[in-house]
Amino acid sequence: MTAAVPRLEIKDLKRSYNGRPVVDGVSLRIMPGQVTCLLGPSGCGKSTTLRMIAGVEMQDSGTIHVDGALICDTVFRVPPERREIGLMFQDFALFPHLSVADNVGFGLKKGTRAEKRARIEELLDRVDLKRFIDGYPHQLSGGEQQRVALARALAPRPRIMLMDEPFSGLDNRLRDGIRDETLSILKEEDTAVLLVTHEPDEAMRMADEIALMRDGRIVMQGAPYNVYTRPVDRAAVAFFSDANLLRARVEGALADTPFGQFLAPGVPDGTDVDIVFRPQHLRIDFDRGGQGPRPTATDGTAARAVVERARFMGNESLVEFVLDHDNLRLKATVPNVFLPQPGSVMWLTVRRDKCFVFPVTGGRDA
Ligand SMILES: Nc1ncnc2c1ncn2[C@@H]1O[C@H](COP(=O)(O)OP(=O)(O)OP(=O)(O)O)[C@@H](O)[C@H]1O
Repeated sequence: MTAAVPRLEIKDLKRSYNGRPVVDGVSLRIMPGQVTCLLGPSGCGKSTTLRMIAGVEMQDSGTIHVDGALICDTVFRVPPERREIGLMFQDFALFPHLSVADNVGFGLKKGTRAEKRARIEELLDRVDLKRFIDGYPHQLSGGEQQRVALARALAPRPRIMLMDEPFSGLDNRLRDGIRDETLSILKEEDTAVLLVTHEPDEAMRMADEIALMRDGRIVMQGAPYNVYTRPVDRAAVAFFSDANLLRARVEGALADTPFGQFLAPGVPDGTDVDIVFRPQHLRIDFDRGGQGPRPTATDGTAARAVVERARFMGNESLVEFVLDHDNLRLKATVPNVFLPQPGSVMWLTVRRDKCFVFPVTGGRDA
């Protein structure tokens, strides 16, 4: 059996500006029909990676292969227009003086007039804009223009689509629909997609695989569920949601906290660990005559806390607490409406199976 050939494979791409590494050894494989999201904070090197793949920027080292064929290393370089790569950016611009049909057909070089027209009609039909075929961009809404831009990018049947924050210019109501529609068309066309975003929600919604990028490197990669539930470090937890943090010192593979002891297998004595958990994994119990719930093996010990603030967020309520033990602030989210008075005493327990324990490395991890 032969191993499947990735549609796009980049190996150890590096790029520095003025001696500062901006992309520092990025490797990725994307199969046909697969959507990979490059997710990371502003300035981590996502767009630079995309520009190198598109061919508008040269890497200092590393290789790019499409369907197994080399398209770029440090000596050999297929020019951007011959890479069969489609591009969609946030500030996509349709040509204002061209009709919708001519915009979509702009990149179509091969085929007869009739064949080109058929492809334009097919794509406009797919994005549900065939009625505007002879219209002009200024007659369309932002969302409609975005769909024309998608049809234009898809017209030449690119093998790969590179998308850089393509939906961030759209208002929230339009965004979800266009995102889902775009995704299903790209899947139907079997295009490999590399989507750059700094929004975790967008990545979770779109991606088959997420590559989490920080400081020019991919720090973890996998299916959205795995990246969310098995984060590599504290910053990876915090990137997806609010996170609570308990810091404790390890003695005998155990870390002592106001919530009881946590296992820290393999962590040497005297090492500090961060115990990190999301606000939805803090359980709240009412005070019963100065007592909290009994300790259990799954939830450990309850810790006494005072409500500092409670806010209704729509689907859930966010309650902020101060722990009696050490004045640590913790956040809890509760479904629906739960708005206890500030100053109320409550007892908190953490879902131990949802906690992550990371040794404190001393390096930058937030
Ligand atoms: N041509 C350039 N010359 C010098 N520095 C550059 C150049 N292009 C990008 N940079 C720097 O490289 C770093 C990474 O930029 P890049 O645009 O790849 O980040 P990004 O992750 O896409 O960020 P954003 O989400 O804000 O677009 C930034 O610090 C940026 O200032």
